[in-house]
Amino acid sequence: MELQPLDSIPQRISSSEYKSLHTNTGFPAILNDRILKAAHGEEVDKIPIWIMRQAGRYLEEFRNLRVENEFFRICTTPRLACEVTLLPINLLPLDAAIIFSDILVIPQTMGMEVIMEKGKGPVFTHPLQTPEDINLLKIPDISTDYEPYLDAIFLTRHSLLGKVPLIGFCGGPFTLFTYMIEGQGSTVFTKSRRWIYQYPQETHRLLDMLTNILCDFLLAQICSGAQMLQIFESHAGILGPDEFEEFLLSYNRKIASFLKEKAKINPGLEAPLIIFCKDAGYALESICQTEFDIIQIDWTVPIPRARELANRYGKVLQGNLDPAALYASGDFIRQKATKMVETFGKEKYICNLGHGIYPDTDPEKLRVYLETVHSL
Ligand SMILES: Cc1c2[nH]c(c1CCC(=O)O)Cc1[nH]c(c(CCC(=O)O)c1C)Cc1[nH]c(c(CCC(=O)O)c1C)Cc1[nH]c(c(CCC(=O)O)c1C)C2
Repeated sequence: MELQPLDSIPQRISSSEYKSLHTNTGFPAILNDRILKAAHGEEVDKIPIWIMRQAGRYLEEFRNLRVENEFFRICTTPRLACEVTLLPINLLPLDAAIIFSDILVIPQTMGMEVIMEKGKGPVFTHPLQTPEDINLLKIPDISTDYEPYLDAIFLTRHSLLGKVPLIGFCGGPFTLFTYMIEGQGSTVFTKSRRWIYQYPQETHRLLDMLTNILCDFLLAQICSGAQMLQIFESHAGILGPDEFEEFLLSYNRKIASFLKEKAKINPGLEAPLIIFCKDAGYALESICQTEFDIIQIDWTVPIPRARELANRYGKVLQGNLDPAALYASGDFIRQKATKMVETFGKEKYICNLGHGIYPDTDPEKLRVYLETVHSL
């Protein structure tokens, strides 16, 4: 697929106009809308499938592009973000594109420095150490700080030429909070868990600040061309049920209500909302009781129970093959995928993995998974 020259694409609406809630028009007509149909609970010709981290390091083309380009430079250069987003769409039979970016761009726009360390992942140079550090954070300016990310969405929606819908995303308030406190990924998250008990008020203050920022950021993504949105609460599994409700779900509820309210006033802003609370199968019923349309589950969640709850609360399910299963033989992947789809049922279902695809996965194994699901 050729990238369109920038001057052939109409101007994205100015950031100040987001507040007046006008969506852009003039995007190419959609050719494959099966994921949007499934999101609305409608019948589909084939099961729609996309893959978390589908534009990542398992693709040689991405690794080659990374040799010359620093990770966050790709995120902040609309042409590069667009090119990377389109890579898997041009190579594999996927039913949606997800904009190339990262959940950590939000702490960056709040003034925190994040460096992508080779072999280690993202590292914050100055994580928050005490509640006083919250005062050093800034509220991002919608008209300047988000510009590259929104331009990337706008350019990509045009460059997709309607081939598949475009998904926007952000990290959930709680997951961003954990990175801002820990400074990097963790297995135990003792610093973040300590904060919620030692400084509950300040933790709420920071989560509230993040929630307001994410509401604006997600709405701006819809205005710029995102057709669906996913919130990644990747660290939901570290909380107990009470803390999950108090420090995680209540804030995501606010985001979903905010976006649904905007869509009620202006139907042009309607975009199905996906929530992924990784390792939080324990809280599946509460998650189903929110205004999110689609519930992504990881592979530890029993599918029959997820289906029962999703049906009870009128939700669509997304998931959930263990990404490690793509290391198995093609035959095994075919069998496993077939059984998985039969258990989910073919309605109100969007296929994906249970977490992001691993960097050393053979793209041909992913192809087996995609083709199997489409053949069912
Ligand atoms: C390809 C990539 C990304 N981020 C990172 C990489 C690898 C970095 C590299 O090229 O060196 C670093 C990168 N960014 C992050 C991590 C995890 C760090 C850690 O906790 O150890 C890494 C290695 C943080 C991050 N970033 C993201 C999450 C949520 C999903 C999840 O749980 O995996 C999280 C937790 C979201 C994310 N991140 C990315 C996308 C792009 C769209 C797509 O899916 O194709 C998305 C949606 C892109």
